[in-house]
Amino acid sequence: MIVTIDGVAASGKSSVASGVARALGVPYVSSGLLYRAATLLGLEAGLRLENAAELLAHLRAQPLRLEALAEGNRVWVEERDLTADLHSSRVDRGVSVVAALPEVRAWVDGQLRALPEPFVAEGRDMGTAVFPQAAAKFYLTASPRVRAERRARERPEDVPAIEAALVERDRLDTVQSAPAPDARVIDTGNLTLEGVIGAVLAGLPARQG
Ligand SMILES: Nc1ncnc2c1ncn2[C@@H]1O[C@H](COP(=O)(O)OP(=O)(O)O)[C@@H](O)[C@H]1O
Ligand SMILES: Nc1ccn([C@H]2C[C@H](O)[C@@H](COP(=O)(O)OP(=O)(O)O)O2)c(=O)n1
Repeated sequence: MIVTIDGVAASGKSSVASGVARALGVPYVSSGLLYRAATLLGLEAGLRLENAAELLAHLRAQPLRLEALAEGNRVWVEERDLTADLHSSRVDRGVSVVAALPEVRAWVDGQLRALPEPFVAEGRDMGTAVFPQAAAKFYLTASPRVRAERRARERPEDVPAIEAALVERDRLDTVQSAPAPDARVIDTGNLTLEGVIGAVLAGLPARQG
């Protein structure tokens, strides 16, 4: 079984996916971490992020490995764990350029589709482009201010700066971020994290066996 959780930036996708995955006893998969890792490696190598051919050649030369655990995903390049460097404002600023490249999207999608079921997948297009056959689909939203206030607890910048960056990233990510027609949309603005996880679990099809 595949459950998809898509949504706008900082809407709670990874925290909710992790909670749902732990409740179900399955892994969750953060597609955004692969886009972030591709961006970080491109920035570190001094590549122009809009040059798909250069970036893909670089990614093929140093294969990324997504470790999809229910407690939290990690991304490795050989023995180096990139995870702690993936949520910087520098990566935030570059990642939408990388995520707009069709070649990079195909590279990420190929890695995701190779994963063994069951799992909970979170991102922007999990329920539309990547796993249209998913058993249950959810789409998380919240106002830019609420999302910025939450993210301000994890970033050194202030709320207005984070809010402006989130709104800009939503705009750049619009193409791949439409909810699936069969997704349940959850506005997380007035819910706790546990409340959102409970709403997702309540919306799952009854399990057999
Ligand atoms: N419903 C909620 N209520 C309060 N805080 C939340 C809620 N959902 C997520 N958070 C917090 O908001 C922040 C961003 O959530 P995260 O899961 O990283 O979002 P995303 O994966 O969509 O970027 C985290 O600090 C998380 O704990
Ligand atoms: N399936 C996905 C996942 C992420 N992306 C892009 C869009 C986002 O700006 C970046 C980073 O995604 P991520 O989910 O880590 O970002 P947020 O935590 O929501 O801020 O990658 C995408 O285009 N498609």
